[in-house]
Amino acid sequence: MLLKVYAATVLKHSVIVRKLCRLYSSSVKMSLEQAKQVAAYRAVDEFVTNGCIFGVGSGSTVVYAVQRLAERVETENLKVTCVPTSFQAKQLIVKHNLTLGELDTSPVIDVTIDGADEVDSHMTLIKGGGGCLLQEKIVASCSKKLIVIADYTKDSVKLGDRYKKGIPIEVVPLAYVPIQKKIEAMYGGEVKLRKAVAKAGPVVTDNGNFILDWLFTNQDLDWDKVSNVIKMIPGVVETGLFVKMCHKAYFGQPEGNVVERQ
Ligand SMILES: O=C[C@H](O)[C@H](O)[C@H](O)COP(=O)(O)O
Repeated sequence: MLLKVYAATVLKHSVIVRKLCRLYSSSVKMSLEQAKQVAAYRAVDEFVTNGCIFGVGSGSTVVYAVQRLAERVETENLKVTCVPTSFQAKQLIVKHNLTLGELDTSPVIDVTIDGADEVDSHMTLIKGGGGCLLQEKIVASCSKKLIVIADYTKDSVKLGDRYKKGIPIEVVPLAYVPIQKKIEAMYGGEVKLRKAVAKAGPVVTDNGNFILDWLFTNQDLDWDKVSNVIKMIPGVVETGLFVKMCHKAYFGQPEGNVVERQ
């Protein structure tokens, strides 16, 4: 009898603990989403003006930026031309009935708002966690200003402090093995072929290439130099290192405020 009561009490408590854990993890998720949203809204409100050519970044934080842009276009009757950085970005533009542009007709972009996987204290970025780095870098390079929007978990002192998945590198499929070996020989660490989740085999980018993720060990490298050296390896299309490109970063905080860095 005593044993039964004991077992029932343990069971009851473990159910309560599980419920509390679920509640905690959903509130963390909630505050991350809120943090993304406040950063995105702030950036769109500060940088999007009537008549501007706007570069639309990729990823989950950009979804909020496009949402805010669509609200402003509707309520303020703004004329904004949106140039996408990925298939996802193009879909967002179309879904919100915004004006779709392209680099052929809008080669100079006023401002691009994009997410990042990590931002260091020098405003060097890791991008490409979602596989969209090539078009993002092209659009950023055509932009007068690149503005980053992110939640507080992306704000680092050194690259690799917080983002543990490595630096994405887009490569031509037939060259992926020699590129892996060359990067490992030059800089150490491990270079992994990114595998798809709902497909057998590797991730294939919007441009038909593969993604390598370089799990670097030395956090004190000269990232500008490293990016240029890696880009010179035949078969490398682009790296996810964005050096000296970011004009300003907005980090949404769990409390709902936004920290800005320039
Ligand atoms: O490839 C993806 C892009 O570089 C994203 O901008 C980056 O991964 C950040 O995405 P999110 O806003 O989802 O964290």
